Amino acid sequence: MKITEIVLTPIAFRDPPLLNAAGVHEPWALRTIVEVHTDEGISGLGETYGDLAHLERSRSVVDSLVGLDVFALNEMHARVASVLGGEVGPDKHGLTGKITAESTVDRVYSPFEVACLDIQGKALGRPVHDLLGGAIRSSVPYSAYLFYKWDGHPGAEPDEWGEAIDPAGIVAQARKMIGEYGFGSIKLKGGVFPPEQEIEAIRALREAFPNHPLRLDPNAAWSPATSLKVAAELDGVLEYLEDPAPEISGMAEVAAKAPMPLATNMCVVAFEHLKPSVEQDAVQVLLSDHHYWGGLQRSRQLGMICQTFGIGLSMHSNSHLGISLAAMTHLAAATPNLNYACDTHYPWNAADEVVEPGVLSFVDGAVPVSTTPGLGVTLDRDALARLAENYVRCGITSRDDTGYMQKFDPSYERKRPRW
Ligand SMILES: O=C([O-])[C@@H](O)[C@@H](O)[C@H](O)[C@@H](O)C(=O)[O-]
Ligand SMILES: [Mg+2]
Repeated sequence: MKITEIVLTPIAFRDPPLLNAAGVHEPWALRTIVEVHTDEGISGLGETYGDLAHLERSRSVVDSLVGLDVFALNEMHARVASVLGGEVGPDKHGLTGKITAESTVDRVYSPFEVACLDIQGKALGRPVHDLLGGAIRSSVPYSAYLFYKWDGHPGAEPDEWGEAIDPAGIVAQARKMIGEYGFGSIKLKGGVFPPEQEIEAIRALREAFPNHPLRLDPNAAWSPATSLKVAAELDGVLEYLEDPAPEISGMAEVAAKAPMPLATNMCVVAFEHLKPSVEQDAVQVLLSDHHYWGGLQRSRQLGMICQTFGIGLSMHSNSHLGISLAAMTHLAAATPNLNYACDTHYPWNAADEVVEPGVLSFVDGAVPVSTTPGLGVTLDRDALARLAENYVRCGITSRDDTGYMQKFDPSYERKRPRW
């Protein structure tokens, strides 16, 4: 079954003013929808980043993939690597850590792999998780991903989530999100306010939700010394502390004395980062993410590597829509050692969905694993056209949380570590 055409559509969807260590989310988040068509009339879907540099890199490999058999995924990876020729996509928004030439290939390759697995599954009459070894769970738990936020974008009406800039606001946000989705774990995005204030927010969450596992992620906003102070304060409260300090060496320094496991989606984001991290025991829980670990099959291999070295496995998320949620759910369903609830930004962006409604749902904080062939999701063509129009109109071509924050606070600087 040969690839005859690949269509890439950049889209923009509404995003609330979520605060993080690099600034604040702009009103529009970007993604690219990937459609792969074949000579047998079966098509597949993928979803990836929408930043212009990534979009252009993705466009640059398309011609080399047309004509390939949809089962020839090793060849597909090799062709992507050959076209990119060692190019490195930098971490422009400052929250993803060090991107390498190898991981640039994995990022570009990922949505094409997902789309081919979607096609393979449809052709075989099997869900994607069957192509990854079969599901070992029938639904995949996700966590409530809380953010400090403004009540709305400056100059616009307040959004449905309201303001959250203190412990009471964070607890109210958790109640709303857990009330709507039923999540059984909570992650707070930190690195926004001085650590003492974020410790207070975690304590308030613990009091309000005594049985929910809690995580805090300041995106490397703290020095190792500050990280160790926070870790001592939150001993017995967090299931893991995510990216407290920058770099593998900083995380290793914290991990040597912290009472809880450390997790990352920043200092180990490429296969070549695994060796130094294991050698220094810098990370005890790795957040996988098929968008940058080279698709679903490579993420399964990453799961095996983690198991081999006794590293726990969780899952990272950026702003995304339903094609990614479907892919994440198939992957998690087929990854036996993924023992933590996965992250998802989905509640923040679900109103602008690009797939047909009724397939993806959250039941008690978990997404039931689809058993229909392929990914199990279908593009909503009207929604795609609307979101593509948003992209053209919104004037944003690359995520820039720092630049957006500086519009309102010109003295704001991106610093890592900040405290
Ligand atoms: O969207 C955000 O603000 C997050 O901070 C995101 O960019 C991170 O990549 C991510 O969620 C994380 O866990 O670090
Ligand atoms: Mg993180």
